[in-house]
Amino acid sequence: MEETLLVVNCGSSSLKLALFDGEHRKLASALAERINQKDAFARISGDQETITLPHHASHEQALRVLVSAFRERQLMTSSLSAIGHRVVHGGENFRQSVRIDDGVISAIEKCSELAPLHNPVNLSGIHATCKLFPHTPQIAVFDTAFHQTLPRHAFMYAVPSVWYQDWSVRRYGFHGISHGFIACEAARVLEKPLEATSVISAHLGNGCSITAIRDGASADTSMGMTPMEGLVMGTRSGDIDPGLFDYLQGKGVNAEELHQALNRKSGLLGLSGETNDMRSLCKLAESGHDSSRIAIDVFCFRLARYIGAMMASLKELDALVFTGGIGENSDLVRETTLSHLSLLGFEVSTERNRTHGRSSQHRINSDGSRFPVLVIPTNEELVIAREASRLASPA
Ligand SMILES: Nc1ncnc2c1ncn2[C@@H]1O[C@H](COP(=O)(O)OP(=O)(O)O)[C@@H](O)[C@H]1O
Ligand SMILES: CC(=O)OP(=O)(O)O
Ligand SMILES: [Mg+2]
Repeated sequence: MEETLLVVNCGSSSLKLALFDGEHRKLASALAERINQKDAFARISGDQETITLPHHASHEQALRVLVSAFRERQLMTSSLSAIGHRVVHGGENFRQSVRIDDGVISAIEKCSELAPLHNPVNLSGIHATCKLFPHTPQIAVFDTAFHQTLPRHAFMYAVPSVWYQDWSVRRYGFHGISHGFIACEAARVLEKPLEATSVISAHLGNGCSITAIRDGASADTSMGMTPMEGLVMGTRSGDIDPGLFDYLQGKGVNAEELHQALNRKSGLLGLSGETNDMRSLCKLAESGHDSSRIAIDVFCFRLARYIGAMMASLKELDALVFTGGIGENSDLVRETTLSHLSLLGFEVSTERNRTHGRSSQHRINSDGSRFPVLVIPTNEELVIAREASRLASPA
């Protein structure tokens, strides 16, 4: 039977759409970037033409434009058998992917306050496709699900325990679709069974997180109750001293202003004063722009500290893996990060690090490195397509 699957991945600054056939081969994909910014644009892969989106285009507007573009180009000819959505926060409700119904939508809405940059845009993707394709099964695949194996000592915060009992205050972890995929890919590259594979996976996109994967399962991760904790990100601060809240309140900054500043005006954007886009920052730093250099340095140092911290959850380490838009593309970030880790025995090969993208070579460590360091492209869309297909088919 002919099967076409649509995958919708609404990220904080991007919308990725992909079409797959029944064998999970990608038929087409499209990417809209700079969503909600004045210069939003989109591209269909393999097509030179840039599709201009309305100023400050929302995820829903971008989705409508791209679905029409797929149709005009005859890329979407058969009807869809399922639509899979990436949903960032599933709280403790969702340990696995589910078929979307009204109950699932309201459970995702309830988690919105914990992931304000993500769940609302994930929901607008769901609402948009429900309107466009009302008879097609819709599946939610959660970023939190892979981290359900976190041990208690990794997911509990050292706060009054009643906060956990009454309000579910705990670390959930995110980017699980990507970290889970990286665990499988690393096992394949290293030629080991997944259950015997232990890696540190650094997912560096607009949001960034790192996970210790022990014997194929998540054992520790840098993001917490919300996707704000941990690494420096595009516009998010990552870890800060909670003492800052009181101090800034004393300066007249209210809770909403603080929330906006830490979510949307911090990270690479806050430090550089220019942009949250690592590609642009690298160019600015190269041209001598000092605060862009500082932003890159803080980003890499925090990441290096976390790589060290993740070692505490592992008995052995088969590889450190870089992935996500920055991890896959920025040799500068990888090299600067690894330069802090020589005491742990990590050593980069400058040549392999610069050229890996031009070959199918994943390895970027030098021959003398104590641990392998790999660059592996993530593929959240493929994971979502597999899940959508599995859940849409009758058992
Ligand atoms: N060649 C490159 N060099 C440095 N950074 C890059 C490069 N290509 C992409 N990036 C960065 O990757 C980030 C986006 O990653 P991505 O995984 O696509 O984001 P999202 O979290 O929105 O899905 C941006 O900061 C972008 O600048
Ligand atoms: C969870 C998260 O930060 O996602 P993204 O990288 O899409 O912003
Ligand atoms: Mg992403």
